[in-house]
Amino acid sequence: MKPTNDVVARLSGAVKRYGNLTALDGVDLVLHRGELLAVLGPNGAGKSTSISLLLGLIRPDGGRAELFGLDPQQIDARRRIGVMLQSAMLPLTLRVGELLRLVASYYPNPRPLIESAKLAGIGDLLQRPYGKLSGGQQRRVQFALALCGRPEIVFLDEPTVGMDIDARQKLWAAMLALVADGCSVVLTTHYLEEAESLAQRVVVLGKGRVLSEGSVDALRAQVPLTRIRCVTDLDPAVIATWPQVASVEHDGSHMRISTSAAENVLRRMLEADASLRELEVQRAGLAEAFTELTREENAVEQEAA
Ligand SMILES: Nc1ncnc2c1ncn2[C@@H]1O[C@H](COP(=O)(O)OP(=O)(O)OP(=O)(O)O)[C@@H](O)[C@H]1O
Repeated sequence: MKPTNDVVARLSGAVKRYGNLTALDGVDLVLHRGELLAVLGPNGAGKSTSISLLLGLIRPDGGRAELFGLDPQQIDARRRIGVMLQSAMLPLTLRVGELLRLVASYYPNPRPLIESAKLAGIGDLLQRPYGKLSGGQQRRVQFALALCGRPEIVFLDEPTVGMDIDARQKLWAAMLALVADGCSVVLTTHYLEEAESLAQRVVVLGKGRVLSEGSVDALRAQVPLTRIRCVTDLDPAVIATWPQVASVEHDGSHMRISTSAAENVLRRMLEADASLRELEVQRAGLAEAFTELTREENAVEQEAA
C-alpha cells in the first residue's frame, strides 16, 4: 500500500449530472506519484468526465476533485500538469517549434524544447506549420505540448487514436520514460493492449461507477478465463451454449473461445471434431476481463429494469 501523501490527484465520491443523466455516480479514484493509471470503460462510461473534473474544466455536483491536495482550478495546481485531450484547438498557422515555445512559457520550469521534441518524436517537424501536419503528426505534437512544461501529472485522453503502429509504439515508450522520471500519467484508452502493457493500475468505469480497480494482474484474476484458439468445423453457436463458455468469436479462419473450464471445453471439442487443428491455449488477457466486467454490469442493469 502506498502512503497517502503519495497521492497527487483524487476524486472522492464525485457526482456529475447533466439534466436527468448521471454521468458520474460517486466515483472514487486516486493517482499516486510516478504511476501510470489507465482509466477504461465503454463509450459513455464517464472517463472524460472524470478527467475533466480533475482538470477543473467542470465542477462536481457532489463529492470532491483534488490536484496535489488543491482545487484543480487553482493556478498552482494547473502549472504542475500537462494535458492531451481528445480534441485540441491549436492555431493552425503557428509552426510546431513556436507552439512548443508558447506552451512551455506558461510553466515555471519547462523542459528544453529539443528534449520535448525528442521525447515526442517530432524533432523533424519543428519548422512545419501545425495545420499542415497529418492527423497522427498533430497528435504527436499535442503529446509534446502535454509534456513540455515538465509536469508532475500528464493526462492523456485516448492519445493514440489515429496513430500508426510505429507512432503508437514510440508514444508508449515516451509514456514509460515519463513514468520512469517520476511523472504520473492518467491514460484513457479503448486499446486494452495499451493498458495491459503500460499501466501499473487500472480503473474500469461503467455507467458512471467504478466497476473494478487494481493492477492488471489483479483484474485478470477476477475473471479467471482461458482463451482457446483453433480451426474447427464445429458450430460456434452450439459451443456458445456449452457450460462455462463465456464467448465464442471468429478471428479470420480461426475460432476464439473464452472459458473458465478450458480442459472440459477442449476435451469436448476434440471428441466432436477429429480435424480440429492449429490449437492455441492461453490465459485470458485484460480484454476478456474487461468484457466480462462490463457485461456483468449490463446484466445487473437489465435485471433491475
Ligand atoms: N456536456 C455534456 N452534456 C450532456 N451530457 C454529457 C456531457 N458530457 C458528457 N455527457 C454524458 O455523460 C456520459 C459520460 O460521458 P463521458 O464523455 O465522460 O464518457 P467516456 O467514458 O469518456 O466515453 P467515450 O469512450 O465515448 O469517450 C455520457 O452519457 C455522455 O453523453
